[in-house]
Amino acid sequence: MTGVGTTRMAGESPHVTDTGTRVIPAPAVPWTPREFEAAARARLAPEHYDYFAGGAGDEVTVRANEAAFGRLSLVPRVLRGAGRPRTDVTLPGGRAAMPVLVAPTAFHRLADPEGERATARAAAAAGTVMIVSMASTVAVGEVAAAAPEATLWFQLYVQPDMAFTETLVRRAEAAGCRALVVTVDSPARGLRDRERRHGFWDLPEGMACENLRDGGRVRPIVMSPEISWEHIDLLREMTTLPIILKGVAHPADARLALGHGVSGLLVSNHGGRQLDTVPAAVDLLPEIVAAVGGAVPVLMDGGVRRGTDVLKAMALGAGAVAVGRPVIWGLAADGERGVTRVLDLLRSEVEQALTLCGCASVHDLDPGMVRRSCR
Ligand SMILES: Cc1cc2nc3c(=O)[nH]c(=O)nc-3n(C[C@H](O)[C@H](O)[C@H](O)COP(=O)(O)O)c2cc1C
Ligand SMILES: CCCCC(=O)C(=O)O
Repeated sequence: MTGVGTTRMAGESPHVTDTGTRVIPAPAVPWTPREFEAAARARLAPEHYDYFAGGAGDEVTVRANEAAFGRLSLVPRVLRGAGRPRTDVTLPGGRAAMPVLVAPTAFHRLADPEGERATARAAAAAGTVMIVSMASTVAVGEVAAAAPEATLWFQLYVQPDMAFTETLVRRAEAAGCRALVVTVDSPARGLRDRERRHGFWDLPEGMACENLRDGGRVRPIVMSPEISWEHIDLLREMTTLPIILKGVAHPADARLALGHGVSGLLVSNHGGRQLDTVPAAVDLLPEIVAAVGGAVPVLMDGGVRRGTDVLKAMALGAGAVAVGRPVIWGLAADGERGVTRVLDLLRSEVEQALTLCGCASVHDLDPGMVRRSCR
């Protein structure tokens, strides 16, 4: 790892202030996943930045997701001679070279003209999974064609018209997706003040949710309060793909899910974009892990911004984590290269944090290495 201050990028010149403090200017190239947000914001239309960054209600949950990681501390082990750690993980839909997946996020062409194609190529380069949103602005088949090496999973909002839901499932299968990630936290769309203030309802001319094409039209995505466990059962009969439920927050639902043939759960509050004041995702994790009792892998997303966040979630029992906004910021800041850089930063941070924790792999992490601090 390069220490800040030992290497400078072109154009940077440290100077000494009159109090003697050595100041290094903000780098021209972002050095941390968080630094990509400012670079992205500078390039995005304000209504699109607010769509990506924002959340529901007072954004209590948006803030909580990141803040909760700050309240958890890592307690490293020493002298274990663990060597250089492995970062790969085994998941229901195959292996990934790193435990950080690309969470499904909508509308990538608002961030970059190549849209989801660029994201998929970057995920392939990182050897990780991209969960393609049902609301992608490039059809899932075209995403797969643009990045043949990528491992893709398909995120689905079950549509009340089950015949059309089946069409979507077949499209995902035909594209070679290895799992279905069924989002269950959206019986209605979250109330997002930032979107309402901008009047952001529609994609610009020439952009559409390409997976929703049906003959000559593009169907609207229906978020229906009628969706129930029965639909999960129908889906289970419809496909042999592993089904992962995304957005399970209550341990009682985690237990119920085990009776419906799911291969995994993704603990998530949708990045704070659906119901506001849901607890931080990492705070929901331990109870869900306990409820599932190892029957299926439990993944999580929400607020992961550092390699140390990844270790905390995995020590608490997550099989992997996913990142939403950091990928969007990379994409908006610098297209495919930006996403590649965000994923590479996260991978190297995970590797370094594992080394500092005395771990040979993520399997050496355990809940005893995480403490709740009072900050
Ligand atoms: C701009 C944006 C669009 C999203 N679109 C979807 C989506 O289409 N389907 C879905 O299941 N989740 C969607 N999510 C939620 C993400 O999958 C994920 O749960 C969340 O972003 C994780 O939090 P993070 O952004 O703090 O990493 C979206 C999130 C954002 C920020
Ligand atoms: C209709 C697209 C929904 C995308 C989404 O899930 C989000 O913006 O959070």
